[in-house]
Amino acid sequence: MEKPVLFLENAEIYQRENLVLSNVNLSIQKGEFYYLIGKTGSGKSSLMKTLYGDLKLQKGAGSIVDFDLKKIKEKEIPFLRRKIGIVFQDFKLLSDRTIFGNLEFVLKATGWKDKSKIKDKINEVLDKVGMKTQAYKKTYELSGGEQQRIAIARALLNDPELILADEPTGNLDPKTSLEVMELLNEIHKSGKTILMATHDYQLIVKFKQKTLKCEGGELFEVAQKATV
Ligand SMILES: Nc1ncnc2c1ncn2[C@@H]1O[C@H](COP(=O)(O)OP(=O)(O)OP(=O)(O)O)[C@@H](O)[C@H]1O
Repeated sequence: MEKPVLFLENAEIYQRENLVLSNVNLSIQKGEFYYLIGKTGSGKSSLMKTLYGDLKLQKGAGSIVDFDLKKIKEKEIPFLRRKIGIVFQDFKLLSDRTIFGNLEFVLKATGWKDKSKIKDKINEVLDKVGMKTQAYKKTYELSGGEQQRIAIARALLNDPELILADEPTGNLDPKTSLEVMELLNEIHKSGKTILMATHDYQLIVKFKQKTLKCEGGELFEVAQKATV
């Protein structure tokens, strides 16, 4: 079997000195899609933050896209983030720039220099999320769903091996949530590995995927019909 894209063994997830999740064992292979569910405060975001290097893995073992989460140094975290795409509930776009400017900013920050390659890449990811014609709009001119499409395009810029989405539909109405989920589903079908934290039962029912649940300080896999 191939090495998992994401692996945790007997991991403990902390917020400062508070233990949020213990005995976390998780193995996600290339091409898999997992939901991460659980009540408010159960530890979903803390787990996600540990995976993208925002919280330190203090105990247990863990690796993500070939980075050892236990040994990773502060200065290596930007390199880890180039290999994963992160999508947040609140989009986190730069409001003083156009869509093109937002995406260009990320490419330049990750070492891209050639102007025409930058332009081609931006067009490619905008095309994937159905926003190619909107590149010169400012982010505040977009609806929530459109902003999330841009955030997803941004996550795709460096061809990530894994996408971590933390409540990507949390700020969207039900119809727009479905559209964004359809997009994530297409991206998954194109071969990407996705871990998505969500409260959205509608989506879990409609787009059935493997599901992990945070509850009682632990993480476990649940049957498809689990309730949030
Ligand atoms: N910055 C922080 N400092 C200390 N404790 C925190 C911090 N952020 C979260 N916590 C605590 O860690 C626990 C897990 O919170 P977390 O945000 O991971 O839950 P969640 O499942 O993502 O919740 P939600 O669904 O509301 O986003 C909670 O008890 C919370 O109070």
